[in-house]
Amino acid sequence: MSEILSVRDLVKRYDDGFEALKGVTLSIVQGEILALLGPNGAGKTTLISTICGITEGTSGTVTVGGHDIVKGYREARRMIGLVPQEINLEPFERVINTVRFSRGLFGKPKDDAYLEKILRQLSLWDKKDNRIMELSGGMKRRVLIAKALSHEPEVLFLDEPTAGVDVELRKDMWEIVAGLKASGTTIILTTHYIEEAEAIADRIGVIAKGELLLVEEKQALMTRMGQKQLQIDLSAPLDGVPDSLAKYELELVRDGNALLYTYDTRAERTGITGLLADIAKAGLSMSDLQTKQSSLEDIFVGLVAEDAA
Ligand SMILES: Nc1ncnc2c1ncn2[C@@H]1O[C@H](COP(=O)(O)OP(=O)(O)OP(=O)(O)O)[C@@H](O)[C@H]1O
Repeated sequence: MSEILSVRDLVKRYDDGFEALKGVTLSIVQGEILALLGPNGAGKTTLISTICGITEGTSGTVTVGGHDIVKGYREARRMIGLVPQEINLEPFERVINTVRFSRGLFGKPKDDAYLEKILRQLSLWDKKDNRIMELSGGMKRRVLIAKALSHEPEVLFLDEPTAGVDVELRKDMWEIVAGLKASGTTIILTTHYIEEAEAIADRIGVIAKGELLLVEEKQALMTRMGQKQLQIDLSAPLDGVPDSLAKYELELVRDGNALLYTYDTRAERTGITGLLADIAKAGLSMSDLQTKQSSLEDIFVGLVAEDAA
């Protein structure tokens, strides 16, 4: 798969001196869906706005389809569709004119057959002659997507596409995104909803305080979720893990009062039986045992908390 978007060491410092992006590097391949997860103020919108040329980066480079977003702005921007967080539509305009106008802004020749295709894909075709003000909130969000797709972009950015929408509409949006991916569009979306990233993304990026903490295949994260931890509470605290238990890669927690063992639930052997036998052999006495499974949410919260420390 070829790279379609490249972000290198991107720094964004606002006029008041605040550094919203602290050297972000990211590579996106054609046809993938990347979800950017992050708490409020993490820098997600700043990243998208800088890539789309709405705000200017302070340093670093961004290329879209090989075009530098500064030196080759028009070519790069033409390849991008942006669905903003806020609904910014003309209330008296009709749906079809809204998307026609948007296409025209990019200097694309009139192509009503293409516009019909996207309006049908977004279940908006029967509303094409309605005024924006006559549409529901969910339909307006779809018009924003239609607008962003009107000039046939190859990369679509969705900034919190489902913020504040109900569960049903959220699922609809997920289907729309899956449909766009199937038609070959590369999609980058920001979200606060971990289940959203889990449902639709190929890769997940976690951003906090202007830094990209991780970008990983969702499947790999799922594998991490497959990990469980066994906490072995001890009757007496230890200063260190005994050498005889080194192979289990245990972590000493609770001020030396417990050992933490991480294992893969899908592995043929978890190693628990051997571990418990070896703990007894080492002369340690256990007071309790508990297991816990790490979820994507745990991983996310843990990463963000680590970064804040
Ligand atoms: N024009 C601006 N001038 C100064 N600081 C700004 C400006 N725009 C954004 N910021 C700051 O940059 C940081 C990142 O903001 P950004 O909107 O990119 O975050 P976000 O991850 O999209 O957050 P949210 O999830 O709340 O939308 C915030 O601390 C914000 O206050």
